[in-house]
Amino acid sequence: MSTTIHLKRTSVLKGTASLLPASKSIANRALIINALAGGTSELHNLSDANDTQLMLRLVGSPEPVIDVEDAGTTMRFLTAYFAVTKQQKTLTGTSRMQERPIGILVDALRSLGADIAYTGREGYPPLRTQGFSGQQRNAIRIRGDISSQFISALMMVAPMLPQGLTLELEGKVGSRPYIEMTASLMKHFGASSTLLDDKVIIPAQHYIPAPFTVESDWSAASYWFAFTALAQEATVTLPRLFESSVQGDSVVVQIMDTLGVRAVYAGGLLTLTKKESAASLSWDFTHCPDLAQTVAVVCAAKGIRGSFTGLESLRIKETDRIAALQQELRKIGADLVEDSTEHWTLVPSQQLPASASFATYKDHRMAMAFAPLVTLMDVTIEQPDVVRKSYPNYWNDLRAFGITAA
Ligand SMILES: O=C(O)C1=C[C@@H](OP(=O)(O)O)[C@@H](O)[C@H](O)C1
Ligand SMILES: C=C(OP(=O)(O)O)C(=O)O
Repeated sequence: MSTTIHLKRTSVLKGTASLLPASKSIANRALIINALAGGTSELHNLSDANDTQLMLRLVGSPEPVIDVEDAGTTMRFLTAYFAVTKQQKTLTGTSRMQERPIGILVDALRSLGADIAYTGREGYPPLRTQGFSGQQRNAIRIRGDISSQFISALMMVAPMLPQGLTLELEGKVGSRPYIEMTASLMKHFGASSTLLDDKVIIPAQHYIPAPFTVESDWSAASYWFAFTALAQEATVTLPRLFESSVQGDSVVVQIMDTLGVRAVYAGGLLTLTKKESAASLSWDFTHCPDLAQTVAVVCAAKGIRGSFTGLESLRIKETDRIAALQQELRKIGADLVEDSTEHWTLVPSQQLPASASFATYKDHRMAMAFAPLVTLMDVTIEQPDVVRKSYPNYWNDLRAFGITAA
């Protein structure tokens, strides 16, 4: 794909986002658990997202070097998987992946009995899983404020440990719905767990193979809420989203209700239309960090002042998403002001420019979050291929709404 995509202003949207991708978070859990269960389950509607295609290929790979590219879940879940299944692998990724922390997970696995060595910088990929010397303990303390993926990774391998595992969660626990998603997927494959506020208890047990179908991705759906919020007129239909979902990002329905989107389920489809919006939004993104960029751009363009908390984890994702948002929002006369280490004010734009070109920082969500501005102005997105991480068909879905994207 070329290095930019030009989107021509289109203020009226009517159509169906036909190929909303399946959730990569759910798929990547199903793939790890299926491998631990013997690999015989029929898994349906696996995402075509690169993160999932990587997991599909790498979980059973005979190769000694495992390149997870920029997929956080793939890196964290496979580290625990290869460690506990005693496979000698070197896990590596993009230069950004080598800046994303993994020390908390490695320390936990080492204290359980895993032999893991860093081949570069301590606390960061690349690393090598070198063996497992027998379970050393059945309870560990782990902090929950850096990434919930460390906790999910440990939970999924815990049934395989002869003594089971109790995880004592320390401090603030972010992204909790993803921990609940892990428990729910484990349960589908026959493994029980007890999830308390500050503790997860998982007995030693066997996973049971079972057929499984992955739901559509609510984080991907959030961009269609944004298009609807910003368009002059819109009727957008989204397929295969579960109303009662294991995905925490389904809370987008509630956030976007404030930002001017009515969401109605009928006949298995979710239909989005416009409604009145509020003048301001206060939101804590601790448990839905992947929605922050979508919401920031909608507020910025719609003149809605935002009072945001829970953005801390954004600094260690595909890019420093706070810095990236600040940089790109300024191009439309908006800003994300850091008032303190725990509070941000979204200052909306007074007047949008006629056109702007947005950098994407190797972050799929920067590309997808800024694209809905096309309902108000001409938009250029740089390095548009980044969307392949979670929503490879994104630009084609835009075209299905009559948006010229070239
Ligand atoms: O477990 C998961 O599938 C994920 C957990 C979240 O990460 P953190 O737990 O690092 O916040 C989220 O941002 C990521 O996109 C997917
Ligand atoms: C943060 C994300 O993914 P990961 O951490 O799995 O790379 C994301 O998809 O927004």
